[in-house]
Amino acid sequence: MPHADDSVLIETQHLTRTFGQGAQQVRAVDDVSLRLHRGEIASVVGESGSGKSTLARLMLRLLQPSAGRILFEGADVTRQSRLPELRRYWQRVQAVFQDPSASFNQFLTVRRLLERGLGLEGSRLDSKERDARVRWALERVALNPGEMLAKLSHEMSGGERQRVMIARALVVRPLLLLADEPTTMVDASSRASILNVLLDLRDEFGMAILFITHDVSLATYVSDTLFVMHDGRLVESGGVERITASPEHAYTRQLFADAFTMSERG
Ligand SMILES: Nc1ncnc2c1ncn2[C@@H]1O[C@H](COP(=O)(O)OP(=O)(O)OP(=O)(O)O)[C@@H](O)[C@H]1O
Repeated sequence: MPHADDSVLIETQHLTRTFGQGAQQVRAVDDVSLRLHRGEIASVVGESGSGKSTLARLMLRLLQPSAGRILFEGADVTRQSRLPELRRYWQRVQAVFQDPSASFNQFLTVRRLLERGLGLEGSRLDSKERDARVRWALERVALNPGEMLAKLSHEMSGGERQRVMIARALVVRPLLLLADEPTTMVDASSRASILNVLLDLRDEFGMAILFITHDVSLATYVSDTLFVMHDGRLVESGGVERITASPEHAYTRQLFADAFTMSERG
């Protein structure tokens, strides 16, 4: 079964984003139409510069498209630009990025950081409910709240910071998590456990996850669905089994062949 639920959560229609003018113009994302369903785990794969991060930033509404639309739960969110609307969107769509230290406020304890992450919702919860939600999120990423709540950024390891940033994204119980290379900064065993934590969350509350990665083996291991990008275009999409068994596009075949050769070399 390609996804847990048939309803479409987010859809992009002919999404396009250019940078620059004239001969210098780059079509970072070029006419990309894709669908992600509730509880579905998908990966956008492609080499460096293929437009993956730009697509993620568009879907996160951090960047305005040059053309095309984004529908979330059937509603057009493309032109939403007022902060209250965007905040409501970010209650449902959260992200974790590559480098956790870049998004870490060094003066905030883990408790304050996660309480801030609660945003709008936090103001509706009393302090006991806020505390319970913060502890819940830390436990989800296998951190001990008792040990972590009072810590500052410099008192944690890289792997702990990464997990705290994931907890911060989870604290609002998003419907969609965009994860841009979330495990590049951590060692192999932390990496496997972070991935397993994320996969459990789909089972637990039906969160959909979109991984953004150039790591084809990671993408095939965790995903139901693959979106293959090349030069800003979505060249192939479909179920992992189908794509790994019979990739249709020459670029996809090349991507898999390269990944396979690299893993054989070890
Ligand atoms: N703000 C910007 N201004 C100008 N060009 C940009 C900007 N952001 C991205 N680009 C260009 O758009 C193209 C796609 O970049 P993008 O970062 O989306 O690729 P990517 O697949 O995420 O790469 P990586 O895996 O290296 O992060 C590249 O040619 C890049 O140089």
